[in-house]
Amino acid sequence: MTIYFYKVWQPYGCFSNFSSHPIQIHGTYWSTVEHYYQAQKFVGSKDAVIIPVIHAAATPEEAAALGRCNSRTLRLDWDVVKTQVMREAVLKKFLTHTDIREILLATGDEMIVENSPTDYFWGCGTDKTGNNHLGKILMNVREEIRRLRLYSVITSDCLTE
Ligand SMILES: Nc1nc(O)c(N)c(N[C@@H]2O[C@H](COP(=O)(O)O)[C@@H](O)[C@H]2O)n1
Repeated sequence: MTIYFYKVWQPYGCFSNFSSHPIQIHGTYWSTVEHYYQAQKFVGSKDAVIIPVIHAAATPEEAAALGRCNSRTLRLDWDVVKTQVMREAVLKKFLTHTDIREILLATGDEMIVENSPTDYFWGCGTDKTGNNHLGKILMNVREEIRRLRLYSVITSDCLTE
């Protein structure tokens, strides 16, 4: 059965990038994946001054609003790198937090879909025809963690929080 998620207070809300699961990437601590993702839009752009403002945003909603402001200039390669940026952050989130890692692994091989009514890139959109790239990343991360877990059993290494 397909697993749909969207808002943090709904079932599987921990799969949302807005969930309160901090990550540390490249030496910097980010309150949510959404804070990190929105800030990466401006790395190397003329509007990079907004990065610390996004970093300090009180909520992921605020971070998203800052990152979505149309008057700012995105980095030139954003469309090329955004999926990789998202995958790195989502992988880090599920490697960092044991409780939600177990929730992700417990979904087995079910299809995971971000049930956004508006987003046809990261989600499925209103009519469910969207690309669902966030759902695909979550399924890919699920596989990656299984591989890492198998490797850790073989080498007696362990995944730690
Ligand atoms: N508005 C909104 N509310 C939420 O609760 C969401 N989970 C999302 N979706 C996320 O928005 C991000 C994409 O932002 P851009 O359109 O690229 O600025 C991505 O993290 C989606 O998962 N949106």
